[in-house]
Amino acid sequence: MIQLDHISVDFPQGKQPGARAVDNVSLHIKRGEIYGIVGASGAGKSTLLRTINLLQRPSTGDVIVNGVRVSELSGSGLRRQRQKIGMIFQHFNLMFTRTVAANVAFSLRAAGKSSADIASRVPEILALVGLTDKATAFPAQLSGGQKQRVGIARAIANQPEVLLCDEPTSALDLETSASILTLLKEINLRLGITIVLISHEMTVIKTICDRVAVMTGGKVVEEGAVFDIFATPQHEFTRQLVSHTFNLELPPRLMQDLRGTLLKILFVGASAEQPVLSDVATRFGVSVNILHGKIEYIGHRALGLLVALLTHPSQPEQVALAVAYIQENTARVEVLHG
Ligand SMILES: Nc1ncnc2c1ncn2[C@@H]1O[C@H](COP(=O)(O)OP(=O)(O)OP(=O)(O)O)[C@@H](O)[C@H]1O
Repeated sequence: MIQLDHISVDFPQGKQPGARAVDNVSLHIKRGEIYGIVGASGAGKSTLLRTINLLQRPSTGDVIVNGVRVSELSGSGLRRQRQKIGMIFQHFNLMFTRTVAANVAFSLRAAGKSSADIASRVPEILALVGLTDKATAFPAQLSGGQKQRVGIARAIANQPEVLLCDEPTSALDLETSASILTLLKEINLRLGITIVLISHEMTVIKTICDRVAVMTGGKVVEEGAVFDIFATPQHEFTRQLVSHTFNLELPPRLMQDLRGTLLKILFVGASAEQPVLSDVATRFGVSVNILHGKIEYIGHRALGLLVALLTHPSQPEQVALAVAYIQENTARVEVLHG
């Protein structure tokens, strides 16, 4: 659906070459998926996203959306193409002197819709985003979540094929973020719109994306199914992002005077449902003391991380056998101590 081929974006400073914000990125986003781009501030996510509707023209490389080589378009061809690509923003970018209904009507009018079409379509879209009762309100009278709903209504008014989301929940509290992400998922499923979403938070990616690209320093360093990226991150930067999400730091007090073998154990899918730890307690007579842990559900699959201390009162070699057993029966084991 969206093909980015060797995209680079440079921002020359006067006659100097300046900074390269996006460095040779190639991605293929499939029709109907929700694709995330994650990375720290300044990684180049916004710049890359904006090349998809040519708000940012790439310095080199090609952007192809649904067979159309967007990077070669200009003038009316580009305007027509942009109607097929909706976009929402972190700070909503609404017209503050117009009502909610007029904000949505504006997009329809810009696309050449008749007054009759606009009159019937606006209430339909407002109902879809849950804002029927706010049609005559002005943006300043709305909460952040409601403002983003107006942004979404405006972006999907012309039934686009693609919706670009630039940090759509970063200005919202946790609960409101969750409701906006649920709405985006609903729109993706009900209307079949392909969504590309950028965020600096892995939690957002985990909640709605099917696949994700990890960006740092203008480059995509890793890409894949969200579950796989969480379960087996390959790049150091991705590992850090994932570990911040799991947040399994032990308090220093617990790390002092540790006796035994401290393990960080990753359970994936079926292994998360097996009683591996109670097995080792019975088979090897070890005590298993769980110090920290979390099970995340990504889609319908479970991903568990546990920090556990294994000890044996008299036969330390039994601990080594227990560790080997755990290694055989779980996705990944890291010995943190001992
Ligand atoms: N119009 C511009 N002119 C010059 N440099 C720019 C411009 N836009 C972005 N940059 C630079 O390009 C780099 C990437 O910026 P970009 O906004 O794409 O990153 P980001 O990952 O989206 O970060 P953030 O989440 O903070 O927006 C940054 O170093 C930024 O300063």
